[in-house]
Amino acid sequence: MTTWPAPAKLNLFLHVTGRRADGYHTLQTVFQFLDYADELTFVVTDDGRISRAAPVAGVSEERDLTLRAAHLLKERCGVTRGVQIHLAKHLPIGGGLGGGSSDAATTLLALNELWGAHLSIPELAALGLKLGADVPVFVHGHTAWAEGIGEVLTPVEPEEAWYLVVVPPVQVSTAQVFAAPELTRYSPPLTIRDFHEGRGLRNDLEPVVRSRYPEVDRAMRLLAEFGAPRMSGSGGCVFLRVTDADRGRQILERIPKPFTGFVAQGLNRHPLLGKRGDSSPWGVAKR
Ligand SMILES: C[C@@](CO)(OP(=O)(O)O)[C@H](O)COP(=O)(O)OP(=O)(O)OC[C@H]1O[C@@H](n2ccc(N)nc2=O)[C@H](O)[C@@H]1O
Ligand SMILES: Nc1ncnc2c1ncn2[C@@H]1O[C@H](COP(=O)(O)OP(=O)(O)O)[C@@H](O)[C@H]1O
Repeated sequence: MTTWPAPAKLNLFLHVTGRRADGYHTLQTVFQFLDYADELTFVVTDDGRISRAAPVAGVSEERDLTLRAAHLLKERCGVTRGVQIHLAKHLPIGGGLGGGSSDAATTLLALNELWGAHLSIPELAALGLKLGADVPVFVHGHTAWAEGIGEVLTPVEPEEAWYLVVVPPVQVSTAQVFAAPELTRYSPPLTIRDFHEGRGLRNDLEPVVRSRYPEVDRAMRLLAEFGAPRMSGSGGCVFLRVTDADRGRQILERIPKPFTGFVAQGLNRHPLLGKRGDSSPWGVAKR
């Protein structure tokens, strides 16, 4: 039985640039993967059923993005076989690290192979977008500059730096953050060059989250003693770039309970890239 990784992502910066007619906000962000991941295993069955091998704490069956991704692919491709999905959950839920989206993307990639569904990478990404704005970047598998609501992707190659990620004991409601009246909604657009030259490295969602979730504010203040922390996505996880893994662990030892955390390296390629028959990271899967 093969284990399929579903890595975390960081938003290295995030600007809100506008609002669409449907109420969704347009963003500019850079998604970079981390070598810290959930692990999924899939047992294909002949009975056509899609099920979980075990409950996942905090995620009901109806909401579980692995099951929803499997149903979506099954319907789209008329698959008759089923699957039992086992998720070893390591990533914090609702922390801005994209764990649910990554689980969904890995499920689409894995079942596309295991069920022989033969969808291309762009087709899988389009299917994934129905589940969440962050799913396409995980399907494409390359660290990316993202626009739109996060689905218009351009591959970029930032340094694969080490990060200390601190997890406050909260689950932030993304909907509440985007609905906040005080949110900065019209940041002037940046260019990819601005990003590479270190301009605009802030998260527009951060002030809203810090004012509503004191634990996130405290995590930012704790890390500010060691550098310039940022928040990922809609939070509440915050991260600090560190020189190496040892330095990250040293700082983590000084972060008090109830905060937890981990040290991980940025990755510009998804760990499944190259293991799924597509030599070109941005191209259509070769069959
Ligand atoms: C903010 C980001 C950045 O990576 O990540 P996370 O913190 O979730 O990882 C994402 O864009 C999160 O996208 P997605 O995962 O689709 O958001 P959801 O939780 O489904 O969004 C909940 C609600 O927030 C609002 N929303 C969300 C995304 C967006 N670009 N504009 C919005 O206005 C919408 O009202 C939506 O119904
Ligand atoms: N497999 C899953 N793992 C994590 N969260 C999931 C999963 N399936 C559904 N969800 C739901 O998705 C929401 C967001 O989860 P997650 O992706 O962990 O955080 P974020 O979007 O903040 O990065 C949570 O409310 C959770 O209930």
